[in-house]
Amino acid sequence: MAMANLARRKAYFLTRNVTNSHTDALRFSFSLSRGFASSGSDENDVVVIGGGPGGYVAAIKAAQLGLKTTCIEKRGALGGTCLNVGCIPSKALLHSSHMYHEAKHAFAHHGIKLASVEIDLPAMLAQKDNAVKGLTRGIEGLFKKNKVTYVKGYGKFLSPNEVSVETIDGGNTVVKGKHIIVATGSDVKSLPGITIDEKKIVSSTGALSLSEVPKKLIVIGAGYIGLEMGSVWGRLGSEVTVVEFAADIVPSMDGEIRKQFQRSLEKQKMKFMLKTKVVSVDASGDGVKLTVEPAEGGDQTTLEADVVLVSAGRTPFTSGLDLEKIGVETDKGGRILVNERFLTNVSGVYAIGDVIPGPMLAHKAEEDGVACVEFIAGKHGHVDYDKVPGVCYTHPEVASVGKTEEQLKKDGVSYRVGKFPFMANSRAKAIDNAEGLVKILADKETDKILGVHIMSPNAGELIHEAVLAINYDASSEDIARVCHAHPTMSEALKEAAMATYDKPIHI
Ligand SMILES: Cc1cc2nc3c(=O)[nH]c(=O)nc-3n(C[C@H](O)[C@H](O)[C@H](O)COP(=O)(O)OP(=O)(O)OC[C@H]3O[C@@H](n4cnc5c(N)ncnc54)[C@H](O)[C@@H]3O)c2cc1C
Ligand SMILES: NC(=O)c1ccc[n+]([C@@H]2O[C@H](COP(=O)([O-])OP(=O)(O)OC[C@H]3O[C@@H](n4cnc5c(N)ncnc54)[C@H](O)[C@@H]3O)[C@@H](O)[C@H]2O)c1
Repeated sequence: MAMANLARRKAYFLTRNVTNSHTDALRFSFSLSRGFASSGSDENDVVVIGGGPGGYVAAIKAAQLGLKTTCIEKRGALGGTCLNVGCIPSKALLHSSHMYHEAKHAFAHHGIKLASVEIDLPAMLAQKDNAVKGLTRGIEGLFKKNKVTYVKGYGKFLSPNEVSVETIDGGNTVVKGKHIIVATGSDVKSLPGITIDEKKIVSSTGALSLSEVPKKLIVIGAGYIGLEMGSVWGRLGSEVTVVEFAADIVPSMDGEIRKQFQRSLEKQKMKFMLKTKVVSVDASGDGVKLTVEPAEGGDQTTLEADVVLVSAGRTPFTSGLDLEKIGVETDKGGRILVNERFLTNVSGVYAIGDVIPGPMLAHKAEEDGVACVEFIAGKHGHVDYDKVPGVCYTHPEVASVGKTEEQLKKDGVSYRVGKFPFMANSRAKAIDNAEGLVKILADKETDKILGVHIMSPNAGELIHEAVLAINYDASSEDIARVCHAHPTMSEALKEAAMATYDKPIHI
């Protein structure tokens, strides 16, 4: 499996002008033996441009491996998109809005009566901002602890081992490094004819800080951001309509799970307009008018909203880096091409995270960062993109790892399916939260697990038993024969595993 992945990653790479990675490692180990880290020169062993989950983790790991390291970050706070305007603030708001929704709609069923439940939006946003502040400062602390030099400013290449930095206090400095890692992440993908003003037409960043709950919210794109942020504002009272170009929501999800997921979101009053494209957006009046038409053409409809969220994907961010100046190759989508060691076509220049091909996820960026500096230090790094879990943090959550049933069919793989509904799980029933299922896909001949998909509250935590199993090439019988504590939601995974190779007990 690892070899197949390696071949896939190699295919991303343009073989023209490739530096021999073996030579690169030899050059590096020679440098190490000369002990350049303590030479007293101002040259770093590793310079990282970008302090997001890819960059800051790479910087800390490099320092832990004894390499003199500097990280350059332009936003004045570490943690990148994920901590500042992504994973963390969105999960804070998902949690707060879920608590409000539960208090309003579920508590009474558990015998808890509240005279009234109100939203204090400024307090909710402040709790999110405090969580972000604490975590970003925490990374600065980790930099100090690990002796990573932190330069606050915008970096651009002068040469393959020199970065000029316009510092945020108005100064300029040049940072030199034997190995430079580009970890500049991604930015929102804009749509033609739609100008994001972060007030009425917002990206995820604006949607994390709306000053009031919009009466009507239109979301463009039924991907992770659209469904998570749509859930937040829907729970707080917005009427949410999601316009999606494709025939399905989250097109990458297992089809069977996706259908149940969509039904669940519709029960929460989220409306979907699938196979629909946005033709124009007019924000000149009080609200926003959106003209849409069927994706294949046809009659146009006008929708009205107070706020429109543009969440139709993200695009690699390399603006102002001067990559062209040093000849770093990118693909048509602007993603930096790297080989299996995260090395670009330019000797000594590497790239990781959202700015290279692969899933745009924080944990994947972190794994890239660790593996990249391990290669730089002459060790072995490893990231298998086929085994990176994905989680949509709605309620219920949807989590998956490995192949979907559609992918196995397309690849002509013979497989078995084992499923178990949370309706038959005692813990889920006890807490009155029994929506969803576990679905396991295993090789028909060998029983090796190929894919696991979970829809349930906390699926994002439950999935890790499956992630571990898939990484250790476990069979469904391996999971089924492991004693699971009772009563837990995890027992549903054991029962689904039993259903895959034999029969479950509780259904
Ligand atoms: C709303 C939202 C929610 C998300 N939720 C999740 C989630 O729950 N789970 C998950 O896994 N992923 C989530 N993601 C995706 C996740 O944020 C990204 O995959 C992750 O941040 C990528 O990390 P990175 O280090 O590659 O890039 P980034 O986090 O984008 O960091 C890059 C950093 O580089 C800096 N930079 C760029 N250019 C320069 C330059 N020239 N000089 C200096 N600094 C520069 C930027 O300021 C930025 O801080 C979410 C994204 C969004 C937008
Ligand atoms: N929980 C998480 O892990 C999480 C949360 C948020 C974001 N992210 C990451 O951030 C990235 C960006 O998220 P996203 O939701 O913007 O992208 P996405 O790629 O997940 O979804 C974008 C959706 O927009 C649709 N679309 C594209 N163009 C359109 C158009 N013109 N009109 C209507 N629909 C259109 C696509 O078909 C797709 O369904 C993703 O790669 C995701 O991995 C992850």
